[in-house]
Amino acid sequence: MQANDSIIVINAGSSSIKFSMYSGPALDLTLRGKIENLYSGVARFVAQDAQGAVVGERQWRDGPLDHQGGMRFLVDFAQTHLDGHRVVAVGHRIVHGGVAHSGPQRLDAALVDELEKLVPLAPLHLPHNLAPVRSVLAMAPHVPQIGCFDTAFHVGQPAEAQEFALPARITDMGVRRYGFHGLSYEYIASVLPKAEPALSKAKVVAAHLGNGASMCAMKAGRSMASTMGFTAVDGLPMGTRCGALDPGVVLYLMQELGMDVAAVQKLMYQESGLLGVSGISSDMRTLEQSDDPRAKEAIALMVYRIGRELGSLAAALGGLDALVFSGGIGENSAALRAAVCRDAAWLGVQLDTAANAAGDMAVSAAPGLPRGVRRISAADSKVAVWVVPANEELMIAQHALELVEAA
Ligand SMILES: Nc1ncnc2c1ncn2[C@@H]1O[C@H](COP(=O)(O)OP(=O)(O)O)[C@@H](O)[C@H]1O
Ligand SMILES: CC(=O)OP(=O)(O)O
Ligand SMILES: [Mg+2]
Repeated sequence: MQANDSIIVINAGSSSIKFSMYSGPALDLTLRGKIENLYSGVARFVAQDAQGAVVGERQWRDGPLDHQGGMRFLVDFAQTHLDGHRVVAVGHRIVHGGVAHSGPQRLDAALVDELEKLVPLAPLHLPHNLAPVRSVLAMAPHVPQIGCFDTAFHVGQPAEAQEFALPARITDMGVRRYGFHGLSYEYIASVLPKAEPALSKAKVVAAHLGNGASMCAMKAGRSMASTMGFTAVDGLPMGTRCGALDPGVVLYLMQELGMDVAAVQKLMYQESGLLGVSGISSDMRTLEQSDDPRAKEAIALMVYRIGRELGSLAAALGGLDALVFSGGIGENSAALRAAVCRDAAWLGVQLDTAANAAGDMAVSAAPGLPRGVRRISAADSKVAVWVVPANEELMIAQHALELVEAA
């Protein structure tokens, strides 16, 4: 990597597209941007340069924006900011890698075709992950593209954490628990021992609470269990996804209410979660600002389910040394963190109220730690509580660099 060699990272989530550019051998962040609120309300774009200065802003007030429109805008935007940079690789977050993809890989047309078969397992994400790969293959076929799989971090989980109690012939077809948000957990696992060295071998539960939300039990930085399973609809209630559901409900919806597969999928992925319970919004900020009792009910349900899963994941670990909050909600909502920690007092979790309430600017962690990484538990809390802002993009850039340099 020369000084102006750059890696572009694209992270297409369910409601947002994030992109970043990392330059030079130290992978300095030189440009980053995000379009959020896809499909609902007013989509917003903002981009910042290396110093955090805003270099682009836009809002879409005349109707919802989809991933395709968002990507088209981002390609145009990026092209005007590439001056002097040589793009040596494009790294992508690919939500599902199935059983066969347990590490980052160079993407070509054949691999994209193969991954396309996994779309039914991640219908809200995979089509949007793969579309930009195809576009870059067509526009700049010589530029290496690296796929980093959200499922890869969980591949080494104990067998019982991966298996459903289904007949072996079904399990053998790949119907098993995969777990997601793996790049986010891998990043947390890399940051936490630097933040608090005593936690390097610890039993940690990390909560990635964004529009998609999951929790992961880690021992010494390795995934032991996850709330997400075969698909990213399992586990916690999310922005628009219901999370874990008695499978009998699906049978009832189909048999008794006559819903077809497409209708059930839409219900579970797009009409449930915070949006479905509140009837107001999938956006935590909107719900926190609302006085409507249904908004409070939706937040309370999410808090309750996080608490239930925390107990379950602590059981999988045989104890709990640290709890980590990440993702748009986990990083920003002091109220949600306070409620979760209040309910987890029985596990030995005790919050430092002032540290929790202070924003990421107010609390500076040890030098050398990424911005926003902060400890928010009381000094004598049995369980350490940390906030680690998600940085899937840096993980992707690092993996892309490793592969490009190894080639
Ligand atoms: N200041 C804030 N307070 C509470 N929630 C917030 C705040 N900022 C962002 N969020 C919530 O974070 C969620 C989006 O998380 P994010 O990780 O950005 O999404 P994605 O999964 O699409 O990457 C939304 O519910 C949003 O309301
Ligand atoms: C896997 C998943 O749910 O991702 P996101 O949080 O980007 O929706
Ligand atoms: Mg996300």
